[in-house]
Amino acid sequence: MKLLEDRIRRDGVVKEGNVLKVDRFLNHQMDIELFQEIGKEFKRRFANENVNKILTIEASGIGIACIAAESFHVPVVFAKKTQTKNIAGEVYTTQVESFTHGRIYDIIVSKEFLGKGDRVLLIDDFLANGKALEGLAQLVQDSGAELVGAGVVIEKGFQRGGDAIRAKGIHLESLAIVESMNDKTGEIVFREQ
Ligand SMILES: O=P(O)(O)OC[C@H]1O[C@H](OP(=O)(O)OP(=O)(O)O)[C@H](O)[C@@H]1O
Ligand SMILES: O=c1[nH]c(=O)c2nc[nH]c2[nH]1
Repeated sequence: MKLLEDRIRRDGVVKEGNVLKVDRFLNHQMDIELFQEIGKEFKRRFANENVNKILTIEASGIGIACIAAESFHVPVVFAKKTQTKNIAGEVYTTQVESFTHGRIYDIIVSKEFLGKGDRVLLIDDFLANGKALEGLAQLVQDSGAELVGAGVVIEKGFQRGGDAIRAKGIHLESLAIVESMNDKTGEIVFREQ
């Protein structure tokens, strides 16, 4: 998605440790007009899938999932990384290692909000090692819902996540795939799609 690649080139900062900082527009300050274009693009790519629910994971997936949901006219459910007292009843749960927090979370979704008959699209801001999407896919499988695909804003193609998700047969759409990036020069190379 050219608009997105141009924005990453303009405002993205390559940091040490395979981190691409895009907090000027994606996951801290959020450019909602850009999000709306991203949401329309996800809708275009999953138009025939009869999605009835979007599933994401806190925190950074929530904003983009909510704006995308406006294009799909479906509710958003987000997996919580912390157990809270006000989640009533039973939950689906699995473990996810967080890329930027460097720790493992027990993620949870209430059984009330995911189940048989749902056609679920996963949405997230980043795909790196694939842990977040793998965890979400596991929750969908445990719930008996159908996973129709996964949409991510930025895939770091030089990390293992994209290959791992595709190898599971999941329909993955990444709007920008970073082939390589250099924290010394700041250069970012995108995969031709
Ligand atoms: O493919 P992966 O290796 O799982 O990386 C992608 C995940 O990493 C980030 O979450 P993180 O927990 O790092 O931060 P957040 O709390 O800001 O969402 C991002 O929002 C994705 O959910
Ligand atoms: O802001 C971010 N930059 C990244 O490179 C990344 N990888 C996973 N999650 C991420 N979030």
